[in-house]
Amino acid sequence: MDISQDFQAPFFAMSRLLSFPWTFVEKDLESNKSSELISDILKQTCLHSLCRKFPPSAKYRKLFLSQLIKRQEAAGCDPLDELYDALAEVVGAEDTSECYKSYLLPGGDSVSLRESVALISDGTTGLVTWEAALFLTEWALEHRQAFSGRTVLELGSGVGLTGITICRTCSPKRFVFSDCHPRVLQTLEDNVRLNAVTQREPPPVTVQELDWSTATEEQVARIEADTVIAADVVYDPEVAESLVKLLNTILSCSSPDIYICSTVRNPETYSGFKTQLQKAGISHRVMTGAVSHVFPYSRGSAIEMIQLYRGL
Ligand SMILES: C[S@@+](CC[C@H](N)C(=O)[O-])C[C@H]1O[C@@H](n2cnc3c(N)ncnc32)[C@H](O)[C@@H]1O
Repeated sequence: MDISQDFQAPFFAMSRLLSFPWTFVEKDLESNKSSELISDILKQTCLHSLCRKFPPSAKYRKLFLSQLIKRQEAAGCDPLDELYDALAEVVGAEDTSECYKSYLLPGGDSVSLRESVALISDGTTGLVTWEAALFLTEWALEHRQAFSGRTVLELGSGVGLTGITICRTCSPKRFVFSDCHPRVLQTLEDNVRLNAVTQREPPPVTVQELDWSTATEEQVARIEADTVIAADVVYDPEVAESLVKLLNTILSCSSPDIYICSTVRNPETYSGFKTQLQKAGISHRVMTGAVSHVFPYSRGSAIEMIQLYRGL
């Protein structure tokens, strides 16, 4: 088993350092008394070409390298020049408010996104990728037929992981990313452009402002969506009201398949959303069935995906 590979996906997604398989490293160093594994891990992370192109934040790389040094020193292995050289490179680097996170897809492709280092910045939650988006992306990778040949509208796209991955892997006819926050829309546009370069036959893509509280029927009808998706958009009872109104309008214009993926942080807020759906005459069914784990994230939180439809 190549343990160094297990460090690559969490490193590029900037997962919590505690979640890395450090015990394996400690055991390997202890028994082999060689820094070979550390060198391999470095090659898969800080010294990898993806890190040169789309680096995780300097602060994160500094902490990551410190963890490697700590293990190496504790095991009494020979110092590894490349480890200290890599640290020297990031030690002087300024802490920034933005960084790159890369999400490795099955088959070796990856999606790299410019994200904020803070969960909330500029008054929005839209500048980072949330777990519901990771889950919805994993679901899409296993249900490509839900998107293939279809016009897909995504509500509250945030930085764009789900949509970009669907465009890369599911052959939609057209993809419409949307959000309401100016900085989120700018970052989204930049991320779409950043990732389009490597696509062989990209579908037509648009990034548009679609505010749930002001969206008009004409605006929605013009998109002619066959499939509508949204991740982590049910977190504020006030916002949920306008979201349900928009979903109602979407269902009145056409009958697209609608999938909403949510992290249930507050059961009251979530059940309030479902009650509002019911009042608007919108039914839902909970999508059951596990999806293959592609991305490294904590599976501890309750994530639920529902499909919406009109009537009983
Ligand atoms: C928690 S983030 C989720 C982002 C992304 N879908 C994800 O899961 O990573 C919620 C997103 O909904 C967007 N949003 C909130 N209120 C909105 C509204 N009234 N109209 C359109 N988008 C909205 C935010 O700008 C933000 O991008």
